[in-house]
Amino acid sequence: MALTSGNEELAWTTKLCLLLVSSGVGILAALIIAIAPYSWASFRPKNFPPGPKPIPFLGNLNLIPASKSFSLFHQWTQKYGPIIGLKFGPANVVVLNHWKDAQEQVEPPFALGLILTSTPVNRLLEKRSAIYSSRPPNYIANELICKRQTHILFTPYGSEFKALRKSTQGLFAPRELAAVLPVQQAEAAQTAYDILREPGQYYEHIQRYTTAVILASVYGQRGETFDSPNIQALYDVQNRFTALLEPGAAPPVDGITFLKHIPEFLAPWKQRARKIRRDQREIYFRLYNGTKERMGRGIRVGCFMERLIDDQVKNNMDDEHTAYLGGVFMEAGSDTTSSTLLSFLLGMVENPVALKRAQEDVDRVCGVERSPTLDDLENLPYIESCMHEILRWRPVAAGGIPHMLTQEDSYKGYQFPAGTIFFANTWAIHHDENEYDNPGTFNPDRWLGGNTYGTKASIKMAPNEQRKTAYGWGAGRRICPGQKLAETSLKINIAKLVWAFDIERDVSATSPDISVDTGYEGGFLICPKKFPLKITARSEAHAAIIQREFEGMKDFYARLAT
Ligand code: HEM
Repeated sequence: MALTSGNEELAWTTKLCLLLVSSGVGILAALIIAIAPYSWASFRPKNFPPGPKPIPFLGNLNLIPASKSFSLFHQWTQKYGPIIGLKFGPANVVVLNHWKDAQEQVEPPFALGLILTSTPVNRLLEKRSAIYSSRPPNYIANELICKRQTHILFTPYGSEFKALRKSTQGLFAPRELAAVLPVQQAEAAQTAYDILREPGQYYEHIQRYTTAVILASVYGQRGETFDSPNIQALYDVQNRFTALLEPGAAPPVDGITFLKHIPEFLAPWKQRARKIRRDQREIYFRLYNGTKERMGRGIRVGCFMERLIDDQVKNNMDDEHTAYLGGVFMEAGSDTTSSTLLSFLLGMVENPVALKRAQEDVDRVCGVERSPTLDDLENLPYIESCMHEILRWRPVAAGGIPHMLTQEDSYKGYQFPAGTIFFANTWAIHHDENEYDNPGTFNPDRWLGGNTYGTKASIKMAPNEQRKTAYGWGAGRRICPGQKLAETSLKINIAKLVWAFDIERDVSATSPDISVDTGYEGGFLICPKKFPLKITARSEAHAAIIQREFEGMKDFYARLAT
């Protein structure tokens, strides 16, 4: 009995072991089957541009830092040249580090206006832009948070994108932008006054400015303080959204697609996405419905959203897409412009001679009786140089926003499979030592003396080369539609700030860290960390004028809804 029982026990244990082993083998086999395609796919395609050797499954992901990879790609150009081919898991990725390649490939070498002209060459290039203008899959943005392709920045090329882009283009036409100018001027007057009152809060006052301009122009609403509920709600949800999209915040679901099926209770990133969606829709619909309701009462203030609502049927836009488009303007127009202005303050601290020159520029035109206005901008060449230089020195979307190729293409003997993701590495383009003298230095003087591109004196530009002053606005059919609006905001604020203030290093505090590696927040966009700054009115007279100009705008502010 004992033996029998022992034998039975043995048999049972053996069966259990076999079961365990076989189910272990089963799980392993299932894993291998699930992983094998990714493992294969992580190898480089034929005739792909040079780059580091990929490892199975991850490709080159093991080498890519979670933040500011643009800096590493810039260093890699020494080893691999300007066009680098990488594997992000199974995805094929190409990083373009020279303006000529970026322009040739991602961006057709002609501005959008020229594309619309009808020479055969332009038609050809327009066709090429059509295959380089999609976006890579983004499960978290497109399927968990902004469902139904409502977020233009992430929407792949197709009918939704075209409807969104068409609606956008009408809003940024010159006549429409002219209507926003008084808002930009009035809000810049407040920003100077806010900084005069609370110099220690310069960071928040700049952030308020950019969101307030968008709130007023898109919804006809006032963003009076940084604590205004709409401004706070926007920054809160925007920060959580961009944080979740950072590499490493969630598993790489777009490369390893079976990870999408992890149930929400095991995936904190899915829970975060659901809450972001809830809060994002809450603020976007509150602002959208508020505008509709105001229009229903017969009140119109001439804002973008009124026009979007008027043209909804014509542009084939439902409520969800219209509400999101307004919200995306706030997202896209806030951090980008404020980060650039904050970098400008950092640049001024770094280069006091440039501040003196900028002050001479505005003093020559305005004297001490008044601060610069929009009408002065065309007579302020040094202010213009400061803007070009800041966009070059600290491009906010430093690594570029990815474009996806929708059909196979070839270039310079390289073969790019359909689905290849392209980054135009703005950082590398703007810090190319062959193109710029001391590219790491903030030096607006490089743009003077008719040097349209701020390049080395030895670089001669052929007339048909169509170079641009800055590559931080993106490219082709995805180029930033807000560029003109943003440039005006940059110039009017730069002009008012240097006219009103001395902007200096705060000697009682630690030196500001200008390094992009350590002094900047990374992620989707770069932004200077808050740094010690001494910003004081240049004289009593300047302070009084800033106050008087702010008071003079009160009727204008009162016309906006709170
Ligand atoms: C300094 C300020 C700004 C910078 C540096 C900037 C830069 C960019 C970049 C690099 C892109 C991606 C382009 C591409 O994929 O090729 C982009 C897209 C976009 N920007 Fe801006 N931007 C700024 C301000 C604004 C403003 C003020 C608005 C609107 C109010 C705006 C609206 C948009 C929109 C809607 C897109 C999505 C375009 C698309 O995917 O088709 N941006 N921007």
